[in-house]
Amino acid sequence: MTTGVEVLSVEFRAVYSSSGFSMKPARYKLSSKKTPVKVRPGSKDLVKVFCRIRPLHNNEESCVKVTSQTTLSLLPPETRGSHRLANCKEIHHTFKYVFDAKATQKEVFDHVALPLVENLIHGKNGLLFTYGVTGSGKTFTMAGEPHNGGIMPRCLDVIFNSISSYQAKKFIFKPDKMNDFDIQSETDAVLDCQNEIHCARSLKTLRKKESDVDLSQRIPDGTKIESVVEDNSYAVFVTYVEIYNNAVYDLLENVPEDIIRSRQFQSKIVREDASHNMYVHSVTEIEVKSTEEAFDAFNKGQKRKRMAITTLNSESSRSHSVFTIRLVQAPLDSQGEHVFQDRKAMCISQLSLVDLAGSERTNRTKNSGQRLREAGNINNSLMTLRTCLEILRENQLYGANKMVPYRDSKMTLLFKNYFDGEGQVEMIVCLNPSIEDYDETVQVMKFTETTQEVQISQPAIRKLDFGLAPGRRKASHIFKQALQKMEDNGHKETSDIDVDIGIVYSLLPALPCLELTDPSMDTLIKDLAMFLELRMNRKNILLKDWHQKHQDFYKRLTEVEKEKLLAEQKCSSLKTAVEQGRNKISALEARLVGYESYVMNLEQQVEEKEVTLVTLKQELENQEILLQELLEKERLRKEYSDRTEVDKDKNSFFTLKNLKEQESVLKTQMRYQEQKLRKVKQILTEDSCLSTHAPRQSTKSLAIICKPPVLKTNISSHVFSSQSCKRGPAVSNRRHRRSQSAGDGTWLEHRPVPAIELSTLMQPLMKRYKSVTKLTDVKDIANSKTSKYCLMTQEQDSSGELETHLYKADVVPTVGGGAQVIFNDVETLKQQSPTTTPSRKRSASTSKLKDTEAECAMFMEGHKRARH
Ligand SMILES: Nc1ncnc2c1ncn2[C@@H]1O[C@H](COP(=O)(O)OP(=O)(O)OP(=O)(O)O)[C@@H](O)[C@H]1O
Repeated sequence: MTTGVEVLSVEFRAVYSSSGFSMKPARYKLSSKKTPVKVRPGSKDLVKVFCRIRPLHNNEESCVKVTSQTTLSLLPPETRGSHRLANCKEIHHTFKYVFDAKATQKEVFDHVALPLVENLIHGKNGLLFTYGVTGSGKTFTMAGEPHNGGIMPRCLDVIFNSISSYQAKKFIFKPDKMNDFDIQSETDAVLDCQNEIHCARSLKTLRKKESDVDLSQRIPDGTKIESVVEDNSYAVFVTYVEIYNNAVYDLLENVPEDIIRSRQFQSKIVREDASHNMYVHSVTEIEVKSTEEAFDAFNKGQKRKRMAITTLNSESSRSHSVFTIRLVQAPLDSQGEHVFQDRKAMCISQLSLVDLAGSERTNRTKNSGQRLREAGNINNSLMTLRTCLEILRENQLYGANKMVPYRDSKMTLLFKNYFDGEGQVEMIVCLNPSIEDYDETVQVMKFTETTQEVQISQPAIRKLDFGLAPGRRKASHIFKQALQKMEDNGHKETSDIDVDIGIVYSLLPALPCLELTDPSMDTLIKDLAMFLELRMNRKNILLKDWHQKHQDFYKRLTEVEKEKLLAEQKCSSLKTAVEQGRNKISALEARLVGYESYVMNLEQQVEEKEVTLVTLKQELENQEILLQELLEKERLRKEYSDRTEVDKDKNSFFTLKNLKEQESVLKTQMRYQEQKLRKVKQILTEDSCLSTHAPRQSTKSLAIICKPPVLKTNISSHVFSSQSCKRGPAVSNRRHRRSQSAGDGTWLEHRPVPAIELSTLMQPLMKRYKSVTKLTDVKDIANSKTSKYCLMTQEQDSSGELETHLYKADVVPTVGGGAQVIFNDVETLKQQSPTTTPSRKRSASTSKLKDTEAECAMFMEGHKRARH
């Protein structure tokens, strides 16, 4: 389909001098015959002069004061003789812009060189040179340092940033050695490429040696110019020459090693090309495809450039160096694929970056010999430049027609075209603010004043219509992509698809050559009418299509508008949702903060608990240790008790044995006591027999019969009984010691129950005695004083009479500190009622005897216990 076509034209700019002297075509090769040329004189611009002040060295005094962004003052040093003569006022100067010592390389580039690069891409020429006293920072500003690039590397960066996607293949544009370019076919370009690779291999070693600069430190400038014509193809070429002692040398020329070492380069001549442009004849022009390649070439030239150590600069340029970037651009053909093979369509623009050598005063530099000659030449060429500019200004200001002496110096000759109006001219004046440089700085200022007044014509813009539509590159790209997609989707016959992208946008082929030589040539008029009719038809179709497209577009626009409204609504609802979401998030965040603090508290608590746990564990361990110790003790105790038990058993065995022995002893004693008791019994029995006839007597006991106070009858009889009746009246003799109860030792009288008062005549005799009711303390009996023991018991006999028994015993101390009580006597005091029958008395006395035995036994037992 070839509908929907819009006719557009390609815009080109051509540079023409409009100074009024002569009109000369610049780099655009335009056919004056076929293509009508419309000349529009361009406007005039003053040379833009910038000023950059370099930083001072330590403790140096400054003679420059920056007063604003565009002005500065020169302060005359009072000590200088020259100023005592001159008027010692401050000198004020105005510039396009003043960069103080703190200004960065980037700032300088953006202000000064970036517009020139933009112009270059848009097809305009430019000249930028640095001017100043030696050591004022010209080379620093132009080239910079590897890590802090100056204007030149930044220009290259910006150019390649902008055109890298639209670069032509290498050698498509080929320098013709006469300051112009040819457009080669792709095949020729490929052949040249192979040639170059072959040459490069042989020169590899040499090149490496010459340009082994470390580019790793380089920080590229990222600026990109957007207004690049996409439908053009671009190629960048660089040249680097120096003007030394008024001779031009090619710094990029491939020359043998010995020539490089001896520095005997062949100088070049400056010539004028067919378009009256000045150029260095047969200069090496390198096509570069990246900043790195261009920088490589620059560094190669920089190494060859003549530099020297002088008093004022350790790396002083002894020559003017000119680094030229030429940008060649040509439109793509109608298919948007290859370069349009027409030299007329080609546009060549160039940017010359000139680092002038510094002006020098020989009395300051103390140069001599070669350096002096160099300085002389430098100063001469600068002087010529100054003269040229002065005359130019004069011609412009006063309408004079003086000849500008460009040819006096190679440098001015080379820049002639610029000053004649071939492009924009800019200058950076570098200043060393040191007071030492004051005099030279004043001279520099005078030169800048002149330069600022020189006007340079700006090239006119012209349009050339090659019938090529814009967007070819994109269309071709899209078409290729579509083909690729089709191939990917399995379409095999894609090579047959032939779409003429150009036709889509063009109206019709160009008007045929219709020359009306004879007014009667009707056929020609008919042909012309037919051609115009066709065009009209075509136009109508296109108009119809346009209307259709317009309607479609309007419809689409309405839809888009609706979609936009919907989208806006959606957007606002989304915004609300987002707002809500945000609120929710902030609430959640607040909660989160709360939880976090809570968690922190918990963590703190956990930490504390952990500390407590550790303490408790410690305590537990201690307790366990204690428990272990206790268990151990318990075990030992048990072990000990077991042993004790065994010992006890052993002891009990022995005790039993002892007891048995004691028992046998006691049994013996008992037998003895029994015998005694039997005797007492016998006596008692005899007494009872006697009682009926005579008072009873006993050898060991005395029975006193008397009337007990509690008896029922008042009749009482006293019966005296003694162990031996043979003792006679001892009973009534008070002085007579009665029985054994009257001993010399102290008696222990033992009365278990409170005794009933005996109202008998005969009373037991105990001179010294101690009375106890209970025998609990062994000390009562086992002491040194007590030698006798008397146990008193009172009871009623079977006949109801009171019977008082006194069991007497000797207390014998034992070895172990105790005492042995040996009963040896019993006294019975008995009160008898005269009314009681003898049988009953006898039975009572018999039972009494038995009781006495038992009691004796019992008390003996008690004594045993007490003793034990
Ligand atoms: N703006 C600046 N910032 C920091 N250093 C600077 C600046 N300008 C110049 N310099 C330093 O001053 C010294 C001299 O600078 P440079 O070589 O560029 O001077 P020049 O004008 O080119 O001298 P000549 O004319 O002799 O070649 C160099 O060491 C350079 O690094």
